[in-house]
Amino acid sequence: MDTAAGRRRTVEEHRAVVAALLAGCSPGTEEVPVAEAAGRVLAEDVLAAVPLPVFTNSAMDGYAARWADVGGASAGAPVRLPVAADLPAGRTEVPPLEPGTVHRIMTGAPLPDGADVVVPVESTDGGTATVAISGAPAAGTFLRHAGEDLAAGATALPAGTVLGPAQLGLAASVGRAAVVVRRRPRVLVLSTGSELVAPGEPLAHGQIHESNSLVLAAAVTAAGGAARTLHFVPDDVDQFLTTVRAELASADVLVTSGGVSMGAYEVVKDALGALGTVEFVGVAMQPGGPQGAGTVDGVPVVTLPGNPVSSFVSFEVFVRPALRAALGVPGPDRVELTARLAGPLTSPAGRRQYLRGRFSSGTVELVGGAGSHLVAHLARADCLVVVPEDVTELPAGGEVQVVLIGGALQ
Ligand SMILES: Nc1nc2c(c(=O)[nH]1)N[C@H]1C(S)=C(S)[C@@H](COP(=O)(O)OP(=O)(O)OC[C@H]3O[C@@H](n4cnc5c(N)ncnc54)[C@H](O)[C@@H]3O)O[C@H]1N2
Ligand code: MOO
Repeated sequence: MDTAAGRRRTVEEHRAVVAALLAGCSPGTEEVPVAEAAGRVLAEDVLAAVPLPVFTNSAMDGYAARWADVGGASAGAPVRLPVAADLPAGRTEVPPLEPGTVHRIMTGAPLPDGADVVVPVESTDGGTATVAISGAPAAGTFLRHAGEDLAAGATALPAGTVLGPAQLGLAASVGRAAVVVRRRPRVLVLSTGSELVAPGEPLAHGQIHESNSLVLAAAVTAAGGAARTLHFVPDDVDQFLTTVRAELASADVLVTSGGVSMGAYEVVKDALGALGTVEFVGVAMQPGGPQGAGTVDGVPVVTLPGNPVSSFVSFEVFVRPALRAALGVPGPDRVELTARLAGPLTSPAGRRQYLRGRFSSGTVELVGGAGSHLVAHLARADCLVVVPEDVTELPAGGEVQVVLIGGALQ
């Protein structure tokens, strides 16, 4: 379990190993319709082909006016003016505003030349031939100026942007129907263990439902990869290697769970360790002590421990940031915050502990204990509580770092 130097690797050392291993795993770029680009990582700078707003327009339904004509209006002394034009949103021919007239205008309609204020309909009698204006806002009010959000030619979205809803909306707003994104690294997910039975199948005593591959595949997808799960790989070392090698021909990364500890039947360790290109080490963390990394036939391989919480935490700490960095995301790490502990905790000396918690208003409450089999508690957590290697106990109210991981209950 230890490195050649006879000690455990630090979390940072193993993170660096996995990051270096996966650095080249992003297989180029592709163009996709914006409508299908949610969650993808931009591989180009998207420039604004048009300014935003595209033209100066009205922020309110009302009347486009010259402030010189309407600025003196009040409830006691309304100003009555002819309505010279009607401007619904979408009107493309907009007559200029002559002095002494107003244009009825709807939100989003282009402002006519000559207008410098929009009087909301609520400050008028709503007339269509003539209108009585009983109050005017300050000059320049309720105008949305061309380019005030983004200038034409400016970078709307830099390469490396993860395309969430708002970013997709911006790409569409500047006129893009398609964007060039990083291709998703193809991640082969493989779980081993003779006790594992597919969900939905009955369990004999000693069997459990296989869950790690679902967790890891979903985590790969969320990180920006394309997951493919390999089910029920044979436990026999030779068959295992033959199967894995055949599948690796169409993968950019292999992530395994299980079969890496000290047991008598550790197929991952036995099969991959014998190749001499995958190193199995102990990392000074809990959960997630037994780790492995290397290559098989030139394909990067990361072997995660089988305990379900260990497998999840190891993916979060090592694989997710490496995958996101490989995709060119500038901030590949999760958001980390300082929080106050709702209750006391203890932690093993010499290992960084990643407990599970729920974070709210600056306070974190632990969810369950340290056991790496506590999957129900994991599913209720929305953060990892990081206890440094040299800290063995912390009081209620003590400060800890928490890593926000999302979660079903958020
Ligand atoms: N003598 C020692 N025993 C163990 C050590 C050790 O240092 N010395 N380390 C412990 C730690 S820490 C971990 S983590 C595990 C890692 O073991 P493996 O990676 O070999 O995992 P397995 O033995 O295959 O499984 C462990 C546990 O997790 C369950 N499991 C495995 N795969 C799945 C899956 N796909 N879906 C759901 N559950 C899964 C499995 O049934 C076991 O209960 O070793 C400790 N032992
Ligand atoms: O280090 Mo293991 O990953 O706790 O269960």
